[in-house]
Amino acid sequence: MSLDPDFAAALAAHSMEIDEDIALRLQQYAQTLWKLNETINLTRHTTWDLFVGRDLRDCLQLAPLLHEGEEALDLGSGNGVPGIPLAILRPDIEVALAESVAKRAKVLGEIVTELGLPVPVYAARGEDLLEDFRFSSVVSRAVGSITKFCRWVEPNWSNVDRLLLIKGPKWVEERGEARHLGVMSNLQIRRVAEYPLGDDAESVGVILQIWPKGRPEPNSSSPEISA
Ligand SMILES: C[S@@+](CC[C@H](N)C(=O)[O-])C[C@H]1O[C@@H](n2cnc3c(N)ncnc32)[C@H](O)[C@@H]1O
Repeated sequence: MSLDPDFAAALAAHSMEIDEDIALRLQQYAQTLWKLNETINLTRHTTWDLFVGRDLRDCLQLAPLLHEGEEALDLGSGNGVPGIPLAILRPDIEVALAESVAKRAKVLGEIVTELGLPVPVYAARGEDLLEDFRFSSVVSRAVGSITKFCRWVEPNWSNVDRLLLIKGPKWVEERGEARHLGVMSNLQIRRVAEYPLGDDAESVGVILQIWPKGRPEPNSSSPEISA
């Protein structure tokens, strides 16, 4: 398999440099997803530009925040973002996917099998898994508000070190709602990544790290940005 010139062009247009071996695996993921997308609706990002500019951009921001040996759960994996690209970009961490819609979980299983990735897929609500399994990081994109996540994880913080939530520009309102409702009174929050989304000059994506008060902040290699 060789790199699709359109994929290479999209990577260059978004100023992303990726090792060819890894780019080829990401390409295989996108192509497998798009093929399955013909029978079950998994993604609207069916061009290389959207895959790179929307999906890969978030995953490339998330990947360096995890440290070697982490056990990460992608809660609400849907089409596999961020969990599958994360497993490709960081083979030194253990990634699991949780997807509550059984048909989507089945397709995710087909994708990881096709790619030969050691990634378990749970057809389950992610928050239910936290009762029985331990994950150092719960990662997620486009699944629920900060309030929802705080409520989901609240009974099982003993099994989770941190949440890493990929959010768009509305994260400030979400944080306001979560504070107003009091769901963050025992939690700390910090922006560990902030990056332009490319839609317009002001549109930024962020990754929020949330962890319980009284515990040291989980290790993340990002520079200090207060939330
Ligand atoms: C909008 S999609 C986002 C998919 C992907 N994370 C992304 O960023 O493109 C949300 C997915 O999360 C799943 N989902 C919602 N709540 C969930 C939960 N509590 N546990 C597991 N999956 C959940 C939905 O079925 C859906 O497939």
